[in-house]
Amino acid sequence: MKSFKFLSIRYDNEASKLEILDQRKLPDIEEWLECKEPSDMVTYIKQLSVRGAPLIGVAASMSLYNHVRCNQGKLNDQEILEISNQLRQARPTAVNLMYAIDAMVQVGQEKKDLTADNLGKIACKIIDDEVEMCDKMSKFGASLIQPGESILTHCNTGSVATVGSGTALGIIREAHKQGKNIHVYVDETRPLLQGGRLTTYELEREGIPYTLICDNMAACLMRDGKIQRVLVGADRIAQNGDFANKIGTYSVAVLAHHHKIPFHGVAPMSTVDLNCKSGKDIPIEEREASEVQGASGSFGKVRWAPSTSKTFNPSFDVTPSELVTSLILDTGIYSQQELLNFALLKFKK
Ligand SMILES: CSC[C@@H](O)[C@@H](O)C(=O)COP(=O)(O)O
Repeated sequence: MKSFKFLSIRYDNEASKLEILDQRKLPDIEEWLECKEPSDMVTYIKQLSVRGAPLIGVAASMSLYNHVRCNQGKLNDQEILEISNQLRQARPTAVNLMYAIDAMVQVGQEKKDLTADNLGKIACKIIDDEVEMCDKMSKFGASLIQPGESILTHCNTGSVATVGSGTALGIIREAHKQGKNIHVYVDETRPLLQGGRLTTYELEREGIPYTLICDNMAACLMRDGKIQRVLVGADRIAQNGDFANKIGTYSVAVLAHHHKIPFHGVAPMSTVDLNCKSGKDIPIEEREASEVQGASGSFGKVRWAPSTSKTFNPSFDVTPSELVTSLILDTGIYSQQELLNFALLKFKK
């Protein structure tokens, strides 16, 4: 394993030190949290210090590798599998987490090789693949963007959600790099404000022009012709092209459909779950009431609703494929029918 440093996660190979950037504190405070034990990573994933579908897969696999490496010869296979299960269960919706852990513990292979050396090689490959997939998605997606477009995005899908340039935000970054003179409308993304806190943070760093809006403002912007395209990420894509993404994505898809604006889901292949036939099979995480009763961030924690308020707080929703113009994956741009054909081919193998 080599040392590495991304915007969201870093590893010091000599010191066996794994750290993640605490995304709860962004944009004002850049604080790194050390992951000494896999149980730390489980906590960081649950509390969204580390978040974004591709990133939680990478973070979980690195914490498993580092733990085995630091305890060489002291852990048997059963213990390693138990730890991997705890990591696997940290969050239920983003399939990248399960995909990465399954790759680490070689699910489906009869004979397992759970040595630190081997786990390190697999973690490295997961990271390299994610970086490459971000680049490929960005290039495919940017080819669709017309000069001067204003693009709406929801949640955060950039470098803090991946170990590369991002998914939907990667396309935006690439289109900006290509001089397409784009403008980005950023949904603040209640309740945890990933758009307002994180996407703005990344766009500021990159010098990409943007306007922050509240989630209930997209409709009038669309009606007034101010948005030409919607790009969002995905946490799990089913065989039929339905996909789960941050709560609120479905509303944006309905609005885009009504206003005849192209709407694209963007994700690496590690987000495609061919075991899910449709969106109905995707498990949706529900989170605690306090997130809806108030807000928290680098400004601290505030509550405006009574602490006894009953709330509904699903972290994700499912956008049905009929509302999706195309899915932009690292292997290309797919219509619903093309994705179905692709799924069938994979199943036949
Ligand atoms: C490249 S990130 C794609 C998705 O993971 C992203 O859109 C999203 O919904 C993140 O949700 P979060 O709850 O912040 O992890």
